[in-house]
Amino acid sequence: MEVKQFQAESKRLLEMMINSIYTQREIFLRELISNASDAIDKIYYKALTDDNLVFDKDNYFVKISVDKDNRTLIVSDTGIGMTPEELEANLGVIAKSGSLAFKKETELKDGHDIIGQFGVGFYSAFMVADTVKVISRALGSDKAYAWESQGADGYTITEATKDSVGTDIYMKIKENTEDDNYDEFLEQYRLRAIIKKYSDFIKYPIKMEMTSSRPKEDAEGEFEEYTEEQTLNSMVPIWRRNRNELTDQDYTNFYNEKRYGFDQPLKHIHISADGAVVYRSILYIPGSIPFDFYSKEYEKGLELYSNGVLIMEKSSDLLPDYFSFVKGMVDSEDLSLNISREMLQHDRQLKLIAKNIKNRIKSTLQTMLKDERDNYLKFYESFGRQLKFGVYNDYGANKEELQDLLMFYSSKEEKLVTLAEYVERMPEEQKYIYYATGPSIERIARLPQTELVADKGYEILYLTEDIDEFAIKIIAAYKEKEFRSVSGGDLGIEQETQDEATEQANEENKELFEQMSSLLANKVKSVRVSKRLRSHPVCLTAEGEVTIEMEKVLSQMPDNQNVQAEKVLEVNVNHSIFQALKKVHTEDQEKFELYTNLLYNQALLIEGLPIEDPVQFTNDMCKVMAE
Ligand SMILES: Nc1ncnc2c1ncn2[C@@H]1O[C@H](COP(=O)(O)OP(=O)(O)OP(=O)(O)O)[C@@H](O)[C@H]1O
Repeated sequence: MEVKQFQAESKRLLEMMINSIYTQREIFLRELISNASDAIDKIYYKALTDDNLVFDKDNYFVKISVDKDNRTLIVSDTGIGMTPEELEANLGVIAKSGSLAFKKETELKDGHDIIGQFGVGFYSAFMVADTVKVISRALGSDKAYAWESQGADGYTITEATKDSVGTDIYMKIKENTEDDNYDEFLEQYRLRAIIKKYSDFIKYPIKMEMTSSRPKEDAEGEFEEYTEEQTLNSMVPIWRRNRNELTDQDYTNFYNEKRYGFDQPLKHIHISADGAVVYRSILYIPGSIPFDFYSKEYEKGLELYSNGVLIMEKSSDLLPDYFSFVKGMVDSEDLSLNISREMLQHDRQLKLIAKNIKNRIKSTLQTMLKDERDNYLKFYESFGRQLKFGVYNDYGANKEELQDLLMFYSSKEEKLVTLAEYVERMPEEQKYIYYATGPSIERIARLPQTELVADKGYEILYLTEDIDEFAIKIIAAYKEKEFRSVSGGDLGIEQETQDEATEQANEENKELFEQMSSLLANKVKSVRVSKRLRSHPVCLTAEGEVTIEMEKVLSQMPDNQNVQAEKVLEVNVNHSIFQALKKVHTEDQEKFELYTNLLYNQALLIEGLPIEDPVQFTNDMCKVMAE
């Protein structure tokens, strides 16, 4: 018998195939099942134009069989089969796709489902098998032929026997090696899992004999093994079904089955797009935070299917980082796959799909915010932080996109409000959107710095998360209203008389403040009269870009660069303590120093900043108490 050689290029290609195209061996089964499905499709398409052919769906299926003793895995189909010429042309020439040719010949227009296009998938069988034997009988022929090969050395084609039309592929599974376990491809449960993973939505049944055990009927406590043929795939994917046929429960079941999450999703979005790019997608907003969501380990992405066949488990290009919490899948016929189907050529279609998806997620969130506030609040509690990161990242490139989805706690409403709601309520004369930062709502509410703005009756946004102020700073202004920290410089609400009084007090006490400043040199940039304090004696504010809250956040970062806010100690000259300070300033220098340090440390404490020398601080307190 003549052993035919693969064409020279094919030989090298085959080696490449076996060793480097695919990263995961298990996909060989996906490729063979896709070929089987294509072969059945071809009969179906032929039947459309050939009156002598009747396509009865019940007669068409794929069957997986295992012969463990002979280490053989068999993939059979009742498809169109191959003539010896086709065996030669399709399996003897790598990168020749009979399926692609079929599509062209029959001039199938959009909507066809044939998967094969590159003419390489079949050879992935050599990743797991030493020998591959294909026995095929073509439609309309009563003869069968066998194509057999052990890889790069070539192949033979001989006559064979086969009772019915179709193709059986026998794979002699490789022996295990120290590093590689091939036995798994002879285990029924492992095979079932691979089929479920990649080929669940192949539209013809994929059958396999499954062995299970059950209690014996006549002998209590004893079990017996039994075998039955099962169909392993779900066939019709939920995303191809009509939205109005599906219940919330159907969507939740799919979410749980696909292991997108084990919780109850908060919202689902079902898209059937037939515009510039045709795709279907089901997206979910999870009901709770995945345990690793805010960690480096979390991988965003959507499952990507091409014609119902899984191509990628996590296609990260389909989701922007700020919507990384979204789970789900996309199926499209329009993707330009690369040869391994593991990657896509980064093409226009994918970008278009990603853009559409992003817009749909955004509009869904906006609608939720408008019509289902409680649901939105639940979402925001879990993933609001991610949106804020989204605003901040990439130098604010996405702030316009996201700012209307943000919420912050309002001092007046005592609940989360949007920026639009805040601005809507602003009295006409209010210049800025005010905010205050701190570790908790309660702590912020008691901050001395909020006094003036609160007295004025203005609403203050309380920022409690480390990312908040960074996000606000990058937004800078909302509907032309700038943001202003209550601890920042100009609050825009000083009245003229007050300004004059402050100037005067600064002037009168110039020497006192200068002395305080030099006592606190390296700690604060200056000491001055406060315009914002009402009942508290002192507070710290910051000048320049870095606020005190930002200094705190940055100091927690792993690459702490010791960024410092330019702090100002503000003193309330209307507070009784200031009179005491004035008195010691003229009478007792030692006490003046003591009071200055105490006041500075108090201001630090209120801000939640650490005191440099707590022992000294308590000693100073004792000194004052013991008087
Ligand atoms: N089970 C089968 N029944 C009938 N023809 C088959 C079968 N398996 C493979 N073929 C033929 O062999 C050709 C080559 O198959 P192969 O899997 O290498 O490539 P493909 O399916 O065309 O493309 P891709 O690399 O995209 O999967 C197919 O195009 C098809 O014509």
